[in-house]
Amino acid sequence: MAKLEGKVAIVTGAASGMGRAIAKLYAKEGAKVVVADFNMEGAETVAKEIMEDGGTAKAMSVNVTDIDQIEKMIDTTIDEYGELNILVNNAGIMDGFEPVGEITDEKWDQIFDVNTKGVMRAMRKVVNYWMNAEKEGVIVNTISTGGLNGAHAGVAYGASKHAVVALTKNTGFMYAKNGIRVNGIAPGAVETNIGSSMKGVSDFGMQRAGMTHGLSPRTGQSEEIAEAALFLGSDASSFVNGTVLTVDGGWTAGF
Ligand SMILES: NC(=O)C1=CN([C@@H]2O[C@H](COP(=O)(O)OP(=O)(O)OC[C@H]3O[C@@H](n4cnc5c(N)ncnc54)[C@H](O)[C@@H]3O)[C@@H](O)[C@H]2O)C=CC1
Ligand SMILES: CC(=O)C(C)=O
Repeated sequence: MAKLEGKVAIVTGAASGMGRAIAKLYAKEGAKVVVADFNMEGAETVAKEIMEDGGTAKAMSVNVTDIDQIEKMIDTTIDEYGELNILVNNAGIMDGFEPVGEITDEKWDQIFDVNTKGVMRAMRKVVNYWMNAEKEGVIVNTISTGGLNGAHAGVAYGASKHAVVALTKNTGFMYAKNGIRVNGIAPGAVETNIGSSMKGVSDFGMQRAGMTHGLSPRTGQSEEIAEAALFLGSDASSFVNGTVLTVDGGWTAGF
Protein backbone atom coordinates (compact mmCIF):
# COMPACT_ATOMS: atom_id res chain seq x y z
CA MET A 1 0.00 0.00 0.00
CA ALA A 2 1.28 3.44 -0.91
CA LYS A 3 2.42 5.39 2.15
CA LEU A 4 0.36 8.53 1.45
CA GLU A 5 -2.71 6.97 -0.20
CA GLY A 6 -5.72 9.29 0.07
CA LYS A 7 -3.72 12.21 1.46
CA VAL A 8 -3.68 15.76 0.11
CA ALA A 9 -0.38 17.64 0.40
CA ILE A 10 0.92 21.12 -0.38
CA VAL A 11 4.65 21.49 -1.07
CA THR A 12 5.97 25.06 -1.33
CA GLY A 13 9.05 25.82 -3.38
CA ALA A 14 8.22 22.70 -5.38
CA ALA A 15 9.40 23.93 -8.79
CA SER A 16 13.00 23.01 -8.01
CA GLY A 17 15.43 21.09 -5.83
CA MET A 18 14.17 19.41 -2.70
CA GLY A 19 10.59 20.68 -3.10
CA ARG A 20 10.38 19.11 -6.55
CA ALA A 21 11.75 15.80 -5.23
CA ILE A 22 9.33 15.83 -2.27
CA ALA A 23 6.34 16.61 -4.51
CA LYS A 24 7.26 13.77 -6.87
CA LEU A 25 7.82 11.23 -4.10
CA TYR A 26 4.62 12.20 -2.29
CA ALA A 27 2.66 11.77 -5.53
CA LYS A 28 4.34 8.42 -6.20
CA GLU A 29 3.20 7.36 -2.71
CA GLY A 30 -0.42 8.21 -3.51
CA ALA A 31 -0.85 11.80 -2.36
CA LYS A 32 -2.64 14.45 -4.39
CA VAL A 33 -0.02 17.19 -4.48
CA VAL A 34 -0.26 20.96 -4.86
CA VAL A 35 3.01 22.08 -6.44
CA ALA A 36 3.28 25.64 -5.09
CA ASP A 37 5.97 28.08 -6.22
CA PHE A 38 6.34 31.62 -7.49
CA ASN A 39 8.10 30.09 -10.49
CA MET A 40 4.84 29.01 -12.17
CA GLU A 41 6.54 27.66 -15.28
CA GLY A 42 8.70 25.38 -13.12
CA ALA A 43 5.70 24.36 -10.99
CA GLU A 44 3.71 23.47 -14.10
CA THR A 45 6.57 21.33 -15.40
CA VAL A 46 6.75 19.39 -12.11
CA ALA A 47 2.95 18.92 -12.01
CA LYS A 48 3.06 17.67 -15.61
CA GLU A 49 5.86 15.21 -14.78
CA ILE A 50 3.80 13.88 -11.87
CA MET A 51 0.71 13.44 -14.00
CA GLU A 52 2.68 11.72 -16.76
CA ASP A 53 3.81 9.25 -14.10
CA GLY A 54 0.16 8.56 -13.21
CA GLY A 55 -0.03 10.82 -10.15
CA THR A 56 -2.34 13.68 -9.24
CA ALA A 57 -0.93 17.20 -9.04
CA LYS A 58 -1.85 20.81 -9.54
CA ALA A 59 0.56 23.70 -10.03
CA MET A 60 -0.21 26.85 -8.08
CA SER A 61 1.44 30.24 -8.36
CA VAL A 62 2.27 31.27 -4.79
CA ASN A 63 4.71 33.82 -3.46
CA VAL A 64 5.18 32.90 0.20
CA THR A 65 5.95 36.51 1.10
CA ASP A 66 2.32 37.42 0.30
CA ILE A 67 -0.21 36.54 2.99
CA ASP A 68 -3.15 36.61 0.57
CA GLN A 69 -1.41 34.13 -1.74
CA ILE A 70 -0.57 31.81 1.17
CA GLU A 71 -4.13 31.81 2.47
CA LYS A 72 -5.55 31.36 -1.02
CA MET A 73 -3.19 28.39 -1.57
CA ILE A 74 -4.66 26.64 1.47
CA ASP A 75 -8.30 27.63 0.79
CA THR A 76 -8.10 26.58 -2.87
CA THR A 77 -6.54 23.24 -1.98
CA ILE A 78 -9.32 22.47 0.51
CA ASP A 79 -12.01 23.65 -1.94
CA GLU A 80 -10.65 21.57 -4.81
CA TYR A 81 -9.62 18.40 -3.00
CA GLY A 82 -12.01 18.62 -0.02
CA GLU A 83 -9.10 18.06 2.36
CA LEU A 84 -5.58 19.05 3.34
CA ASN A 85 -3.51 16.57 5.34
CA ILE A 86 0.14 17.56 4.89
CA LEU A 87 1.81 20.96 4.53
CA VAL A 88 5.47 20.99 3.53
CA ASN A 89 6.99 24.45 4.05
CA ASN A 90 10.02 24.13 1.81
CA ALA A 91 10.40 27.41 -0.15
CA GLY A 92 13.54 29.22 0.93
CA ILE A 93 16.35 31.48 -0.19
CA MET A 94 19.98 31.93 0.82
CA ASP A 95 21.62 35.11 2.00
CA GLY A 96 25.08 36.17 0.79
CA PHE A 97 26.97 34.73 3.80
CA GLU A 98 27.01 38.24 5.34
CA PRO A 99 28.11 38.40 8.99
CA VAL A 100 26.20 40.81 11.25
CA GLY A 101 28.58 43.68 10.50
CA GLU A 102 27.61 43.54 6.83
CA ILE A 103 23.90 42.68 6.83
CA THR A 104 21.45 45.36 5.70
CA ASP A 105 17.94 45.77 7.08
CA GLU A 106 16.54 45.16 3.59
CA LYS A 107 18.39 41.85 3.16
CA TRP A 108 17.45 40.74 6.69
CA ASP A 109 13.76 41.42 6.01
CA GLN A 110 13.88 39.72 2.59
CA ILE A 111 15.36 36.51 4.05
CA PHE A 112 12.97 36.46 7.00
CA ASP A 113 9.91 37.18 4.83
CA VAL A 114 10.54 34.02 2.80
CA ASN A 115 12.25 31.65 5.22
CA THR A 116 10.40 32.47 8.44
CA LYS A 117 7.32 34.67 8.14
CA GLY A 118 6.01 32.73 5.14
CA VAL A 119 6.37 29.51 7.14
CA MET A 120 4.62 30.96 10.21
CA ARG A 121 1.72 32.31 8.12
CA ALA A 122 1.13 29.00 6.35
CA MET A 123 1.35 27.12 9.65
CA ARG A 124 -1.12 29.51 11.32
CA LYS A 125 -3.63 29.16 8.51
CA VAL A 126 -3.49 25.37 8.31
CA VAL A 127 -3.47 24.82 12.09
CA ASN A 128 -6.61 26.95 12.43
CA TYR A 129 -8.25 24.95 9.64
CA TRP A 130 -7.43 21.66 11.37
CA MET A 131 -8.47 22.95 14.80
CA ASN A 132 -11.79 24.42 13.59
CA ALA A 133 -12.59 21.29 11.57
CA GLU A 134 -11.38 19.02 14.40
CA LYS A 135 -9.06 17.25 11.97
CA GLU A 136 -5.56 15.90 12.34
CA GLY A 137 -2.67 17.07 10.19
CA VAL A 138 1.06 17.05 9.60
CA ILE A 139 3.52 19.86 8.91
CA VAL A 140 7.05 19.27 7.63
CA ASN A 141 9.40 22.26 7.52
CA THR A 142 12.58 22.21 5.43
CA ILE A 143 15.00 23.94 7.77
CA SER A 144 18.80 23.52 7.43
CA THR A 145 21.82 22.52 9.44
CA GLY A 146 22.25 26.31 9.37
CA GLY A 147 19.24 26.38 11.73
CA LEU A 148 21.19 24.35 14.29
CA ASN A 149 24.56 26.08 14.29
CA GLY A 150 26.17 29.32 13.27
CA ALA A 151 28.63 28.28 10.63
CA HIS A 152 26.76 27.30 7.46
CA ALA A 153 25.58 30.61 5.99
CA GLY A 154 25.28 34.28 6.89
CA VAL A 155 23.62 35.75 9.96
CA ALA A 156 20.23 36.36 8.31
CA TYR A 157 19.86 32.85 6.87
CA GLY A 158 21.06 31.25 10.12
CA ALA A 159 18.73 33.34 12.27
CA SER A 160 15.78 32.77 9.91
CA LYS A 161 16.28 29.00 10.09
CA HIS A 162 16.89 28.94 13.86
CA ALA A 163 13.50 30.69 14.13
CA VAL A 164 11.87 27.88 12.14
CA VAL A 165 13.32 25.36 14.60
CA ALA A 166 11.49 27.26 17.34
CA LEU A 167 8.30 27.46 15.24
CA THR A 168 8.51 23.70 14.72
CA LYS A 169 9.09 22.83 18.37
CA ASN A 170 6.56 25.27 19.79
CA THR A 171 3.77 24.27 17.40
CA GLY A 172 4.49 20.56 17.78
CA PHE A 173 4.24 20.97 21.54
CA MET A 174 1.20 23.27 21.61
CA TYR A 175 -1.06 21.12 19.43
CA ALA A 176 0.26 17.68 20.36
CA LYS A 177 -3.05 16.71 21.97
CA ASN A 178 -5.00 17.77 18.88
CA GLY A 179 -3.45 15.28 16.47
CA ILE A 180 -1.29 17.88 14.77
CA ARG A 181 2.35 16.91 14.27
CA VAL A 182 5.08 19.35 13.25
CA ASN A 183 8.63 18.32 12.41
CA GLY A 184 11.57 19.76 10.54
CA ILE A 185 14.38 18.46 8.37
CA ALA A 186 17.86 19.93 8.66
CA PRO A 187 19.57 19.10 5.36
CA GLY A 188 23.28 19.66 4.99
CA ALA A 189 24.66 20.81 1.66
CA VAL A 190 22.40 19.50 -1.11
CA GLU A 191 22.85 19.91 -4.87
CA THR A 192 20.00 22.22 -5.92
CA ASN A 193 19.50 25.65 -7.48
CA ILE A 194 19.68 27.48 -4.13
CA GLY A 195 22.92 29.17 -5.23
CA SER A 196 20.89 31.26 -7.70
CA SER A 197 19.26 33.06 -4.75
CA MET A 198 22.65 34.17 -3.38
CA LYS A 199 23.22 37.86 -4.05
CA GLY A 200 26.09 40.14 -2.99
CA VAL A 201 28.25 37.43 -1.48
CA SER A 202 30.50 38.51 1.41
CA ASP A 203 34.12 37.43 0.94
CA PHE A 204 34.66 37.53 4.69
CA GLY A 205 31.54 35.47 5.47
CA MET A 206 32.17 33.00 2.67
CA GLN A 207 35.73 32.46 3.86
CA ARG A 208 34.57 31.76 7.44
CA ALA A 209 31.63 29.50 6.48
CA GLY A 210 33.67 27.79 3.79
CA MET A 211 35.93 26.30 6.46
CA THR A 212 33.09 24.15 7.82
CA HIS A 213 31.65 23.39 4.39
CA GLY A 214 35.01 21.80 3.66
CA LEU A 215 34.29 19.24 6.40
CA SER A 216 31.13 17.90 4.72
CA PRO A 217 31.85 14.32 3.57
CA ARG A 218 29.78 14.81 0.42
CA THR A 219 26.88 16.79 -0.95
CA GLY A 220 23.41 15.27 -0.83
CA GLN A 221 20.79 14.75 -3.52
CA SER A 222 17.27 16.16 -3.28
CA GLU A 223 15.83 12.64 -3.47
CA GLU A 224 17.67 11.75 -0.22
CA ILE A 225 15.93 14.64 1.54
CA ALA A 226 12.58 13.65 0.02
CA GLU A 227 12.83 10.25 1.75
CA ALA A 228 13.07 12.04 5.11
CA ALA A 229 10.09 14.23 4.17
CA LEU A 230 8.12 11.09 3.29
CA PHE A 231 8.87 9.55 6.68
CA LEU A 232 7.88 12.72 8.53
CA GLY A 233 4.77 13.28 6.39
CA SER A 234 3.48 9.71 6.75
CA ASP A 235 2.03 7.69 9.61
CA ALA A 236 5.38 5.88 9.88
CA SER A 237 6.44 8.82 12.08
CA SER A 238 3.23 8.90 14.16
CA PHE A 239 5.14 9.30 17.46
CA VAL A 240 7.63 11.85 16.11
CA ASN A 241 6.62 15.42 16.91
CA GLY A 242 8.24 18.79 17.57
CA THR A 243 11.71 17.77 16.47
CA VAL A 244 14.26 18.26 13.71
CA LEU A 245 15.82 15.41 11.75
CA THR A 246 19.35 16.15 10.55
CA VAL A 247 20.02 14.72 7.08
CA ASP A 248 23.57 15.73 6.27
CA GLY A 249 25.60 12.56 5.65
CA GLY A 250 27.33 13.01 9.00
CA TRP A 251 28.65 16.52 8.33
CA THR A 252 27.62 18.04 11.67
CA ALA A 253 28.18 14.91 13.75
CA GLY A 254 31.83 15.80 13.96
CA PHE A 255 31.54 19.27 15.52
N1 LIG B 1 20.47 23.29 -1.01
C1 LIG B 1 20.95 23.20 0.20
O1 LIG B 1 22.14 22.92 0.39
C2 LIG B 1 20.06 23.43 1.38
C3 LIG B 1 18.82 24.02 1.29
N2 LIG B 1 18.01 24.12 2.39
C4 LIG B 1 16.64 24.63 2.31
O2 LIG B 1 15.91 23.78 1.47
C5 LIG B 1 14.79 24.46 0.93
C6 LIG B 1 14.68 24.18 -0.55
O3 LIG B 1 15.79 24.77 -1.21
P1 LIG B 1 16.56 24.10 -2.43
O4 LIG B 1 15.79 22.98 -2.97
O5 LIG B 1 17.94 23.89 -1.99
O6 LIG B 1 16.62 25.33 -3.42
P2 LIG B 1 16.03 25.63 -4.87
O7 LIG B 1 16.42 27.03 -5.16
O8 LIG B 1 16.40 24.57 -5.82
O9 LIG B 1 14.45 25.57 -4.62
C7 LIG B 1 13.79 26.55 -3.87
C8 LIG B 1 12.43 26.82 -4.50
O10 LIG B 1 11.78 27.81 -3.70
C9 LIG B 1 11.14 28.73 -4.56
N3 LIG B 1 10.95 30.01 -3.90
C10 LIG B 1 11.90 30.89 -3.50
N4 LIG B 1 11.32 31.99 -2.98
C11 LIG B 1 9.98 31.79 -3.05
C12 LIG B 1 8.86 32.56 -2.70
N5 LIG B 1 8.98 33.80 -2.18
N6 LIG B 1 7.62 32.04 -2.89
C13 LIG B 1 7.49 30.82 -3.45
N7 LIG B 1 8.50 30.05 -3.83
C14 LIG B 1 9.74 30.53 -3.64
C15 LIG B 1 12.07 28.84 -5.77
O11 LIG B 1 11.39 29.33 -6.93
C16 LIG B 1 12.54 27.40 -5.92
O12 LIG B 1 11.69 26.66 -6.79
C17 LIG B 1 15.00 25.92 1.32
O13 LIG B 1 14.18 26.24 2.41
C18 LIG B 1 16.46 25.99 1.71
O14 LIG B 1 16.71 27.02 2.62
C19 LIG B 1 18.43 23.66 3.61
C20 LIG B 1 19.64 23.09 3.76
C21 LIG B 1 20.56 22.93 2.67
C1 LIG C 1 22.10 26.16 2.05
C2 LIG C 1 22.18 25.52 3.36
O1 LIG C 1 21.27 25.60 4.13
C3 LIG C 1 23.32 24.78 3.70
C4 LIG C 1 23.38 24.15 4.97
O2 LIG C 1 24.23 24.63 2.90
